[in-house]
Amino acid sequence: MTNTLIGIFGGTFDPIHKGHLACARYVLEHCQLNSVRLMPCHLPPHRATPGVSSAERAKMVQLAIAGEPKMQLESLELNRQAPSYTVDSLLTLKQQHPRQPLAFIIGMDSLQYFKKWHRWQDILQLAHLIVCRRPGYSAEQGDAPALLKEYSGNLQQLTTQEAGVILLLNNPDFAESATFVRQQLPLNTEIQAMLTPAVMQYIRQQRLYGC
Ligand SMILES: Nc1ncnc2c1ncn2[C@@H]1O[C@H](COP(=O)(O)OP(=O)(O)OP(=O)(O)O)[C@@H](O)[C@H]1O
Ligand SMILES: O=C(O)c1ccc[n+]([C@@H]2O[C@H](COP(=O)([O-])O)[C@@H](O)[C@H]2O)c1
Repeated sequence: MTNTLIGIFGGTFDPIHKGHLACARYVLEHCQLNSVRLMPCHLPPHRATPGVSSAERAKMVQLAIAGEPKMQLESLELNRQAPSYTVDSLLTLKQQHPRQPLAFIIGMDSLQYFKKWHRWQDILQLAHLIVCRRPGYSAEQGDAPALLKEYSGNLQQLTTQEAGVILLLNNPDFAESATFVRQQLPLNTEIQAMLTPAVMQYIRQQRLYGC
């Protein structure tokens, strides 16, 4: 297989923060991708529906990546009125790009419970996983050790194999967390530094997160 890998970074992005952007940049640089598509979910499968609509979360993604030529908004989940199962999105993307391998980008917290995801084995039939390390989440906990033992691979395999490889990156710590941003933003102005100025301006304009 010689076709270019398509990188997809799914998230609730409630809101998108600099940790997300740092992960996407790191993946772009270290996995030699041409682009990463940031895909906000409409109805996150494993958590309560966010108070901020998917349209607003997608708008924040758009604002955050405006100066990032290799990042694009992938809007396919936004209008699907069902839980945003990753397997469904990957099936759609595979139909659109049958000859290109797909790589779904997640953080270590997501890998730790990946075996609870809807049809997780099918996800690994459709795509590779690129996993960013995250402070506070070790590769020794939850589902991560078993998954890495079975599926771990190297960068080259992401393009020589069609799917089913988990690549664990050695990225530095990116401390940002959306939960922390949501909780602290109305209380502590220093938290604004975790967001891009354009996202912060939008949050103020729309009076999101108690701002
Ligand atoms: N700082 C980070 N380092 C590594 N991975 C991250 C980081 N922040 C988010 N991710 C990953 O990005 C993806 C989307 O994250 P999400 O939108 O849920 O943000 P979050 O900061 O984890 O939000 P929340 O605190 O609401 O769970 C997930 O796979 C998550 O693991
Ligand atoms: O498909 C699933 O069962 C599933 C379960 C949990 C998370 N996901 C996806 O993983 C991405 C990160 O999720 P989250 O909740 O950390 O923002 C996002 O694209 C979710 O739709 C997907």
